Amino acid sequence: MWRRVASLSSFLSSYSTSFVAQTASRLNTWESLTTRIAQQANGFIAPKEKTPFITFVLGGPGSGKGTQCIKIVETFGFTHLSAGDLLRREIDSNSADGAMILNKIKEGKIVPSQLTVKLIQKGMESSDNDKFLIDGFPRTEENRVSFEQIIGIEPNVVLFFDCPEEEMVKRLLNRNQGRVDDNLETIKTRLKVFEALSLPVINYYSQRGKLYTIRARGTEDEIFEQVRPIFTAFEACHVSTMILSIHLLSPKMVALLQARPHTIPWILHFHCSSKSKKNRNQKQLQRRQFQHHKKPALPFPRSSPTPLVIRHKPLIQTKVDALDSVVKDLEASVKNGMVIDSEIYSSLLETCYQLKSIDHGIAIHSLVPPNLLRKSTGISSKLLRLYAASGRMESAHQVFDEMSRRNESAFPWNSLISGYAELGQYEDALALYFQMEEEGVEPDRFTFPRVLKACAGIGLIHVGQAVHRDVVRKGFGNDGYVLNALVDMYSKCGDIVKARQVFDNIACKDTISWNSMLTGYIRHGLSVEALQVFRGMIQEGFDPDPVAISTILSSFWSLKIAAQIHGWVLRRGIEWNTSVVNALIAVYSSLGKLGGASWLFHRMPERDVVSWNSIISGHGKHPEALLYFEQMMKSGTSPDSITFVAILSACAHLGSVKDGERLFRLMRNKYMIDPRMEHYACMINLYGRAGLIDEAFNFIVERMEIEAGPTVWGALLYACSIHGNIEIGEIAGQKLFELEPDNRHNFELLMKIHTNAGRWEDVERVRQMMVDRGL
Ligand SMILES: Nc1ncnc2c1ncn2[C@@H]1O[C@H](COP(=O)(O)OP(=O)(O)OP(=O)(O)O)[C@@H](O)[C@H]1O
Ligand SMILES: O=c1ccn([C@@H]2O[C@H](COP(=O)(O)O)[C@@H](O)[C@H]2O)c(=O)[nH]1
Repeated sequence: MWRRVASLSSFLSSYSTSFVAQTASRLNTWESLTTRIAQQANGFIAPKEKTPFITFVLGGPGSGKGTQCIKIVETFGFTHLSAGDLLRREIDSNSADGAMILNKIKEGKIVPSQLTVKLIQKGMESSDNDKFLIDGFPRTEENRVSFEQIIGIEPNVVLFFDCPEEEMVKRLLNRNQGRVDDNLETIKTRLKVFEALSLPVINYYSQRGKLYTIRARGTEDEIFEQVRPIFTAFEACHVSTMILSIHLLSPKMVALLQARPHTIPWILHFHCSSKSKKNRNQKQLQRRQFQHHKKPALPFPRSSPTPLVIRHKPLIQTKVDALDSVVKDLEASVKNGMVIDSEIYSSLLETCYQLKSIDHGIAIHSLVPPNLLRKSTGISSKLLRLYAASGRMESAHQVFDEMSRRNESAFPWNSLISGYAELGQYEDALALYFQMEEEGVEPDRFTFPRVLKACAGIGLIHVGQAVHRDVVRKGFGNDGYVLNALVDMYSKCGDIVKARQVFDNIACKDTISWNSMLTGYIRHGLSVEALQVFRGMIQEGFDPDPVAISTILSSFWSLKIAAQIHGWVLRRGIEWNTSVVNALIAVYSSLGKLGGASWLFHRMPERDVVSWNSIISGHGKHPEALLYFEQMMKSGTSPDSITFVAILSACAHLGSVKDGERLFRLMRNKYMIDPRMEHYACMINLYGRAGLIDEAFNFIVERMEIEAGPTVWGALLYACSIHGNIEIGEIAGQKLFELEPDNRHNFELLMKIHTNAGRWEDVERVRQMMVDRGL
């Protein structure tokens, strides 16, 4: 305890002496509440409770990452965690995942993120060190996000060893360590994977100002001379971190601190993880200094202080865990009679919203004095938004009703409208919008898109037109953000011509504008216009996003267009984007180009459940469907309900009744997927095609847990027509006539059954039923 006061005091002495004294004296009362946060915020803590310093070491295969890591460890005392080594160790330990990992490594592909992150986490937890070199990770954006989600921290430094491809290939072929992946074929895939999946991660960190690029050619020592100054500078600056933290506070925060010094740990906690302009400038300065290999003239903070604490055995927390600790401390402090500043409540509610942590929000709500909640628009608006965003509209509305100054801004109204619109309660959303007008609250640019979403949901074009008039009247007629929502509203309400007019009037179109128009045309079945928009988008220099590309691909079952788009995708270098490849696989499969589909599938660097579903559906009439399904299970990707529709339907086409029955059981028992109507229809098709009409009928009567719908009875009637089962065909037909009285196809099928059996009276009876229904 005493050490904490000392360290906090020394830190504050550079700011204001009286401030220090006040803060130190208040620390006793604030002990439980502030200690953790102060530590988290400034990293200036007892030796064994430090925030870890994380360096990601990236680069192509053979760029020399491992070699340089050894030198960094020797010189700067880091703990080296090579993701590849951790995975290889997992193989050697004969773990359950060993075989799958070995396959991935042999193929040069990426092991599922969760697995790798867990191994890294274990490595970090079992080390007493607080400085880690994580080598060869993250290799994909998904890896990166997984690390952030599971470990809850971002790296401080990212080193990128930039090495020419031919040099890397040469080094790998000479490595001579008996690695299964050091052969030309795997190296080629590894290089492709690096380019397609790892470069985006490197770009990401470059944009975040964390990337240090090392030219990785030359001798090992020459390369290390580029690496050395980076860590030397970070070591020199470590002590100055906290002093800078205070300088990074905004004037508003500084004023708040002077008025209420006890709030400092809170503010540091949240402020340090935000990105102020000053902070960015500071980082830029730091980078420039590194680039010139000089010691920095000014101290600078760690590149991204994280709000987490590592204890003796480092306890790696997620952001939600950190929030949890903070809320618990807050609860204890309130219980002890402490008065908490409204900005703290409001800041915490913001964090709850960002982390989608409604339970913490509810806990904070219970601590806020009702009077403060009513009076403080900041607290009530944020609480209301949190409730609305989590679909708790009753609680949101209650907070709203009790707000004393809810009409001062559109913010609380927007949150409520948004909440209702997201839940599909469009009438409530619109009613609020009109109430807003009645109460004289000015809508803002965020109000209209939410209201227009409700108009689109309800499909009332005249209401949408009235809102459009309001948009113009209130001066938002040129606001691209609002106009994009208008395009979407008109297209969803059926007026695609008006949608186009609005679209043409958007002066600064962005990707959303183009995508709204594109999906509008596709929704209206106007494929030619959709393709024109797609081309226009490219001509105007907008890269259609993977969603737009897959949308357009899936709306054109034309080989020529698929090939053109595929060519464009190749030129843009995004041919291995997972959703793009998935769409290409689906298109090629549906056009009968199974060779092309399989070629893509086998080469894609990373597959998701959609990839597997596409390839299985594509092979729906071929025995390979079952093989793909087995491979999918081995790969560790869990099938979803669409997978089972695809595989059950393949079994039906292949006449594999036993497999179909087995897979239906597997779906329920292993994957806990409740069968939906489509699955039941597949089972009826399975039995029906195999001529097992009684089994199919009994399945409907005895095993279906939901009322059979037209797809199920339709499958049965179809099977009866193939196998000439008059009795059950009649039952299925009668069911279908009730469920789909206008569908002449059902009548025709039943007539066919009777015709084939020479039952002319029945043919006439069914024909008369059609006439009676005006078919
Ligand atoms: N500067 C260098 N010049 C020549 N050879 C080098 C240099 N740096 C490393 N090597 C050699 O190249 C090979 C690959 O290096 P290293 O294993 O460090 O690469 P890596 O980036 O960790 O590779 P991977 O991603 O495949 O694990 C090793 O045999 C190493 O001794
Ligand atoms: O995060 C990771 C790291 C590695 N892999 C797989 O291991 C091999 C070898 O990795 P090296 O870093 O070259 O030792 C790599 O090609 C991947 O197959 C991984 O999947 N995820």
